[in-house]
Order: sequence, then structure tokens, then C-alpha cells
Amino acid sequence: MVYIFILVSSNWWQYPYPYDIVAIAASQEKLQKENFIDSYTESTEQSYVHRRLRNCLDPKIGKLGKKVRYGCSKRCHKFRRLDGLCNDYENPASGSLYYRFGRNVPLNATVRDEKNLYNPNPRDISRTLMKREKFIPVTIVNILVAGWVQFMTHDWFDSGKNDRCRHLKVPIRDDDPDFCKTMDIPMTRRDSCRNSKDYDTYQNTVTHWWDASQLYGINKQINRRIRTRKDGKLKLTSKDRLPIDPSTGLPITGNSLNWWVGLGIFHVIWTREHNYVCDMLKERNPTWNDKMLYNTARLIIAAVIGKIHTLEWTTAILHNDVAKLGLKSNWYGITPIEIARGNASLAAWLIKRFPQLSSGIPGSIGNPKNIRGVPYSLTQDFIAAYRLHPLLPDEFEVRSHQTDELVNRYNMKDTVFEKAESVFEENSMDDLLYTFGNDYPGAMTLYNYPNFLRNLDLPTTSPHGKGKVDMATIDILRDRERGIPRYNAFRRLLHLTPITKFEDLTTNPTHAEELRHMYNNDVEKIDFLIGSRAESPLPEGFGFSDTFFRIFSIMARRRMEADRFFTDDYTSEYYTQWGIDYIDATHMKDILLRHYPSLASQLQPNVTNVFIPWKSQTSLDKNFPYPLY
Ligand code: HEM
Repeated sequence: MVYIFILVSSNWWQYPYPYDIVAIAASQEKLQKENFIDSYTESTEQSYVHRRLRNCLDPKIGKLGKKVRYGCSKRCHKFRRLDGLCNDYENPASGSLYYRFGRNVPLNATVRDEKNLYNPNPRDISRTLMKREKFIPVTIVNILVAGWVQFMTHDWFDSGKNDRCRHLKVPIRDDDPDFCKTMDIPMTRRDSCRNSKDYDTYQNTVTHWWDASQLYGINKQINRRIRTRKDGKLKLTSKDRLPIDPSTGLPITGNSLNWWVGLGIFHVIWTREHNYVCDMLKERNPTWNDKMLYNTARLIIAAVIGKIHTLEWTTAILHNDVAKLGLKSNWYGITPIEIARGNASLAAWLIKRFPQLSSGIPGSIGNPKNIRGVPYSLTQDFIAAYRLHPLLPDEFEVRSHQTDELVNRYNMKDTVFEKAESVFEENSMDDLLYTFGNDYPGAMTLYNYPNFLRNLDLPTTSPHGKGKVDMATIDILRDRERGIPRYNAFRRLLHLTPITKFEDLTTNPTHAEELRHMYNNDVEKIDFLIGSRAESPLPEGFGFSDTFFRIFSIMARRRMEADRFFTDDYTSEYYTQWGIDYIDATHMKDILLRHYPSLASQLQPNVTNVFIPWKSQTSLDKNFPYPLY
């Protein structure tokens, strides 16, 4: 074990077993200790006393406007609240609606670099390093991955309506074919409670918890619209689709932001599954009223979504044995002897070096809640990591699930926002699922940003602004605006080895040269987003970069271990025994087959993970969904 003291966590994936596991475990341990940063620095009623109190929260007190410690009465204990309050009794506001985003890096590293806000010009980066000349596919996963992850992010975070009065102005070159003089981008909405002496902070306009708020909404007004008020169920049309709001052309659901077909598919499926769970609960509890059925179904649906994301979506996009082991540990836990593949002396050494393994890596589910000393929130860095727009194609062809024949052909730009509904009208869900279940999404690399998003017309209903925008420019600028450190600084703060030359970042000499040119031969200037897209080679089976992975992995565990509904209260008293058994037994494939049985011939018998191209799964993965290392 002598080598262990010289293991560099940045290189974990280049080490042989068991050094790979030891290196990544050491990295996780350090990140979990040092990289959950609270952005409530002042955190007292005093600092807000003379100011508008609406939506101001204090982690300990709850809503400041109420001037009293927010009483998390017994009534609130059993179910997830719409506003996310009272999940953590000690810090009742943490993770709730309007609670601030935390950080994964020290606050003094998050100060916006005003001088270099447009340096290098983000539109230049979009036009050179990001522009998609030819679609670069990633072949280990299918397009369902893109719709699913957006569905997830809409549950976890939303920076809200942009500020229409303050604008960032990106200078535009004369030869730019799409924009003129400046691109005006409304700034991120202000934190309504920020003290001018604070570091820049931003509020989440949805709950931070993994509570399926994208389905159920974050306030009574939305929630009232989506519920039937009978037997706990949610509204669907007679064709089992979501009702459409005639004033916007968008569906009525918890969150219909940046709507497209791939996202809509999951809203429809999970609305149907919620109603199925209500039926099952009613059958077993005939005296329960609408509220009881609805609330219990919500708890169960949020948890099964969490399980599917952990064990199916993530293991598809991180198709790597060590990563899979970590993901299994997040949900079910694993024992040191499992990690050590039965080697007792290695297991004993692991327990000595990582004492937290002594009772096995417990997994979050059903174990005691652990906020690791910092009230729970998601982070600004987490948002930056999820800017996964290159997953989207620019066009797609719907094929018949029965014959594989072409049914319809679409440009993505004609299928977004309110235009998505016509795609549902013109195609069956079976055909859409079959198509997205087999088509490849875009790879998370340079030169692969969807062109339709680089030239996107925002509808008048968009909270993000109006007119034409370039999302690639916005992705870069938002990170700079919100004080995300640049790539190399970020690596240092994540305890990773920084790069010293462009060739350290990528094995592609042309990319290295283009990056050098764009960033004026200064590796310190590389944006976090661009550095992460350029990284090569990647760990085996990884659909995104190792730097991103560090943020993903610590936050994935935190999302569950800080939430009492995944830990202390993950019991049959809260979920019912049927609920716990259902969560354990249900995979995404079961849900697809339940609601779309005519997909049976496409999904049976070989498909295990529906996020991996269906046609490529030619034999059953016997370890699914419990990956073995
Ligand atoms: C057709 C599909 C999509 C459209 C039209 C779309 C459009 C947008 C727009 C307009 C914004 C706000 C820009 C701003 O800050 O002003 C945004 C933000 C974002 N999008 Fe997308 N997007 C799509 C798909 C996706 C997908 C598949 C992902 C993958 C996770 C994703 C991740 C994000 C993230 C992380 C943000 C930042 C959110 C925040 O700041 O709170 N988007 N997108």
C-alpha cells in the first residue's frame, strides 16, 4: 500500500484496481469536508431588519417576514411541502424555495471579474470553439438522457426570471451574420435579501430538494391547476397527454420552462405514473382522502425518480466500474469487503484509512440524515456543471416503433416551447419513445453546440428575455457573471492538478492550438465550461469530463443524505410498505411498459437500461441495476 501516499486524485482513472478506488475515495472525502460552502454569511435577522422581507430566508429561522422561528409543526412532518420548508427541523428554511444557492468553492473565489467579463469575447468563443459544423454523437447513451436530465434540473434549480432592467452587453463583430453591434443579455435576478457587503448570492426559485417539484409545482397556485382533487390524481387529457394552457400554448404541469418533446415525454410519463401510484394506494387504503393519496404518492414518486436517476441514468452516462460502485453506494450502500472484492486484508486497510467505511458505505437511503455541518442547498457550481446543451441534436426523425419506417422529420427549432405540442399531436408516444430510445445525443465536446440554440428565438412567455439569443454565449457569460472560477482555478479549488499548458488539457493538437489562440496563450483564462468540454482523454465510459464529475458526485450524494425523506424518514410509516417495495422493485423499463405496452417487442427481452440505445443492448445485463465492480 506504499503507493497510496503518492496517489494523485486527478489521475484516479489511470490507476489499476484498487488504487483507482482509493484515489477517488480520498478525493471525495476531501471534497465533502472542504467544498460545501454556505452562502449565508451574515445569517441573522439583524441584517435584514430595515429591508423588504418578502422571500428573505434565514436557515435557522425560516421566513424572516414572519418574524418568528418558523414552526415546523407536526402537521408538516409527514409530507413534502410545496415550498420545501421544514425538511430539516434544525434549519427549517434550508433547501426551500428562494433559499440561496451555496458554493463548492470558497466565497472569496466567487467575486465577479468585472474587468474580464467579456474577455475573451464569449460570442467569439461560441462562433469558433463551440459552433457545431457536423453533429458529433455520443454512442453510449440515447436522447432520452437529454430530456431526463433537463427534467431533473427543473426539479433542482432555477435562477428565475432575468432582470429586465440590467443588461450585459456583449460586443458583436461587424462580420457576425446573426447579431448586430451588441448582444444584450438581461442579468440574473438579484438576491432580494442580499446585503451589499455580502459576496454575490443568488436565490433558487424552485426548491433545492429532490422532491419532484417540476411535476407538482412550488406554490398553491400551480399545484391547484395540476390536480384533479379526486383520489390524489393529476390532470391528464382523454388522450393521456397534459392539458394545454391556451394563453401560452404550454402544458399545465409543475414547470414548463424551455419545453421540448424530449422533456415533455417525461412529464407525461411521470404524471401517468403518479396516477397509477394513487390507484395502488387507494386499493390498499380505501378510506384515504384525496390529500392523503396525493401527498403519499408524491413522496413515493420523488423517491423512485431519485433511484432511477442514480442507478439508471447516471450509470448509463458514467459507464465506468468505479463510478458505478459509487452510485450503488449512494442508494443501496456497499461494504468494504465488496469494494475489496472479497480481499479481507484490503478491506481492513480501507476501514483504517477511511473510517467512515467501518459499517460499510451506508448509502443514503434509510440511513441517518447527514448535512455535514452545512445547511443543505444546491450550489451555483452545480448549475454550471449541468449546462449540458450539447446533448441536444439539431434535427430528428421519428420512426415507427413497429416497422422502423420514417414517420416524420423535424428541425429542433420547430419543436421547442409552444411548438412541441404539435409533435405530440402528429406522433404516438410509442414512436417518440422508440425514436429517442435509439437515437444518439450530442457529445459533450467542443464544436458541438446545437445550432438552433445558438440562434434561438425566445417566445414572449419566456422569463429569460425576448428576441433572439445565443445560448452558447449565454452559458459562458452566466458563469462569469455568477463568479464561477475559470477552469484552472476551479481545478485547484477542487484539489485537482492544474494544467500548465494547453496540451495538458487535450490530446487533440488542433483543439489545443485553437484554445491557445482564443485564450491568448494563457491557460488561466480558459473558461470552466470550455475547459471541461475540451478535456481529453476522458475516463473510460464517461459521457462528460472528470472535472465536472467531481461536482456531480459530491452533490449527488448530498442531495440524498441531507434530505430526511431519503434518510431518517425513509420508512414504511411515511411511504407505506407498498411504497417502499414499489420503489425498490420499479425500473424505468417497468414504467414504460406499464403505460406503453406496445413497446414490449422493442424493450423485451434484452433492454435493461432504457437510457442506453435500445438496439445496442443485445444481451441482458445480469447485474443491472446493481452494478458489481
Ligand atoms: C430545447 C431545449 C432547451 C432549451 C430551449 C433551453 C433553453 C435555455 C434557456 C433559455 C436558458 C436560460 C438562459 C439564461 O440564463 O438567460 C437555459 C438555462 C439552462 N439550461 Fe437549457 N435549454 C434546453 C435544454 C436543456 C438541457 C437538455 C439541459 C441539460 C441539463 C439544460 C440545462 C440548462 C441549465 C443548467 C441552465 C441554467 C439554469 C439556471 O441558470 O438556473 N437545458 N436553457
